[in-house]
Amino acid sequence: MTQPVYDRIALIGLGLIASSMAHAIRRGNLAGEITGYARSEATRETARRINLCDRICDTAADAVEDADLVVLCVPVGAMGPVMEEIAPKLKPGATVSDVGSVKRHVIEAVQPHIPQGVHFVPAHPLAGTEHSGPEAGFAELYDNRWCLLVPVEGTDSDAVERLRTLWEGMGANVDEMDADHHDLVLAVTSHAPHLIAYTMVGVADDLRRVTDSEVIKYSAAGFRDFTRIAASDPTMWRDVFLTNKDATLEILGRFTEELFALQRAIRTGDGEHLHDYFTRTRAIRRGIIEAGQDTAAPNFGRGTKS
Ligand SMILES: NC(=O)c1ccc[n+]([C@@H]2O[C@H](COP(=O)([O-])OP(=O)(O)OC[C@H]3O[C@@H](n4cnc5c(N)ncnc54)[C@H](O)[C@@H]3O)[C@@H](O)[C@H]2O)c1
Ligand SMILES: O=C(O)C(=O)C[C@]1(C(=O)O)C=C[C@@H](O)C=C1
Repeated sequence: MTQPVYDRIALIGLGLIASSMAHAIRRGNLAGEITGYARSEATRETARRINLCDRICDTAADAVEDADLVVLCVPVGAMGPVMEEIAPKLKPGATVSDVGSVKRHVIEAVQPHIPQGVHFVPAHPLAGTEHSGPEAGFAELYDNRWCLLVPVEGTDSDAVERLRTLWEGMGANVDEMDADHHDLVLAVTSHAPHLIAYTMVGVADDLRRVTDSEVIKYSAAGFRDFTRIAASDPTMWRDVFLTNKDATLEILGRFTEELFALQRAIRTGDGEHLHDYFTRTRAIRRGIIEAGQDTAAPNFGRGTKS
């Protein structure tokens, strides 16, 4: 049996990401003990019922006491206040990490509350589903997916390496990235696509009133994929857009320009433009598959809806 990476890990916020971590940590025997805390009594009760952690605490302070690693698994907008609340209870030498989808904002909100002698290593697992809550998690979520570590300058390298070992133990491939670069890359690969999916499903919903239920009844695969993405947690995504404003607006600006160009090509019958464009985008998809990076979650439909 391998040695645990940390004696005690505290998970704060018990949704999809934390519950998947709890399952993966247990699968790999990566912690001596897992404690958990969720804001709502109902979530804590569910977590106890399904035996998600070794101990579910009624306060965040109790959960983090004596923890060697504390992982903030709450929506990005709640990271700062939660960190402020737990700061006085942290053990000297402990590491605080998070799983937020936006990194610059989390660093700015959390770092000022990190006590002297406590390490802070922000992280972001690039894996998820449209489901939320403590019952949505599963041990395989991080298998062969990326987890990006975003340490600020001067962070203790042992603390970073230990967190890397944990994520690798949970099945992830780990890389390091600067926070601003992370936020721009994720605006392209995750944040803008989610906004586009939300918009497309919203448009279809407006249309549904015109065409009765045909949009749902005859929805093709492409639209169904959009509806899966657009079923993602509203609080999480509100916070993502409010906290990664500049990068998302930059990418949406470029998106709008391209959309206008395609719109003009359709209006003017410029088939060559359309064909060239679609040929270029098809090559991107093929490149991803050839590079062996088509790690689309094999887990759609798992867990409970939020
Ligand atoms: N879902 C994904 O696809 C995904 C992927 C990677 C990273 N993330 C990030 O992980 C974090 C958690 O996401 P999730 O999908 O597990 O969400 P979730 O909705 O399943 O769980 C969120 C948890 O945070 C708690 N919470 C909400 N607001 C809070 C507040 N103000 N104070 C304290 N607790 C609060 C909720 O009760 C719940 O226990 C978010 O920061 C998100 O950006 C999500
Ligand atoms: O597969 C999904 O449901 C996701 O949207 C997961 C996804 C993504 O965009 O890839 C969503 C947000 C994250 O911060 C990381 C992963």
